Amino acid sequence: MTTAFSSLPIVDLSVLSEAHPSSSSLELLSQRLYDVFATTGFAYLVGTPLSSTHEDVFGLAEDFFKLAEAEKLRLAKKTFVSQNSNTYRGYFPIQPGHLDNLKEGFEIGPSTTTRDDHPSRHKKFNLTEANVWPPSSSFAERRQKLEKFHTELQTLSATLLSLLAVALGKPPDHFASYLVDSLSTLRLLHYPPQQSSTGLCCTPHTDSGLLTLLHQDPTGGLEVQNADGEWIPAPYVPGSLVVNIGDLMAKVSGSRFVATMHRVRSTASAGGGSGGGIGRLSVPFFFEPGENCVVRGVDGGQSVIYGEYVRKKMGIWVEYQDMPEDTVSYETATSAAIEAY
Ligand SMILES: O=C(O)CCC(=O)C(=O)O
Ligand SMILES: [Fe+2]
Repeated sequence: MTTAFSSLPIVDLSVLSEAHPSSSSLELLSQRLYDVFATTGFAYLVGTPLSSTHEDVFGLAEDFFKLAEAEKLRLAKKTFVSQNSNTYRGYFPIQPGHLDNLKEGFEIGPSTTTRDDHPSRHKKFNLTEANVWPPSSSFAERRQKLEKFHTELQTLSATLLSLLAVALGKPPDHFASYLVDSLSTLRLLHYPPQQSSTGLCCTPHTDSGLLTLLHQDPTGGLEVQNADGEWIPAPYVPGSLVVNIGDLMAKVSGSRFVATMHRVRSTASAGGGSGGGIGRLSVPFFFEPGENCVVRGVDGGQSVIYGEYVRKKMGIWVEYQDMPEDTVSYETATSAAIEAY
């Protein structure tokens, strides 16, 4: 259960940039992460060991969303453009019927785990398919930067996972198998400005994977729900990332960690962001195991194969619904958020 928090805690990761962090400082960090994930399930991370700045990240996102609609649609998932062959990676357009979920996005997986021989390629959604990109002449350098960014976020997530293993009383490499052919997704998101500032542009949901690392621009709008049902604003804190627990990690932790409900409120002018009036930009990184990974709780019990788990979840993700009247949310619909596996 989450607590009645009124703001998100801040966790300083600077120790991770030290050449030889002491074991006591790592233990302290591990304990701190345990405490925040067992209470708010959400925190700001500062002092993160990443080489890309927020300006770099949002510059890349803005460059992508400023492409012509036709160019973006060439990268759209098959759900939206039936002649395209990409099913899992690529672009999803704004779905006009989803009035509280007005966003477009572009998703990339790791550049290294594409497996042409993988059985997944015969399924409706090929989880290990290659990324798709705008033509190389216009985007080659940006592609390289985004791939590097994905790799850095994956490394940071793996470090956090080993700290969480220790926090949960396990050896640091307890979750090593989760890193094999990991399917983690880097998503660029754009919420265009709306007429009214009262609505939502991302409906309440919990994330479904292990951990989410979110870069948000200064536009604002992210809100996190506490135990009293209140929506607590989580505005941009300069230099920070937001981290939160996903459903899968909550289960792996034997419900010691909480996957907290969150949403994004529309901002009327949305002029304060990095996009120069184009609305809110955010860049979540969803840390996920590999398709064949056997995911089991730290207390034992029933296990699940990640590929099966995620395919089941995809059935209710709004980004995979081409029916405008469908009102389920991104990641996990509110009512189905705590579905058992
Ligand atoms: O845009 C944001 O800040 C949040 C996005 C989000 O929660 C998600 O994509 O799961
Ligand atoms: Fe989310």
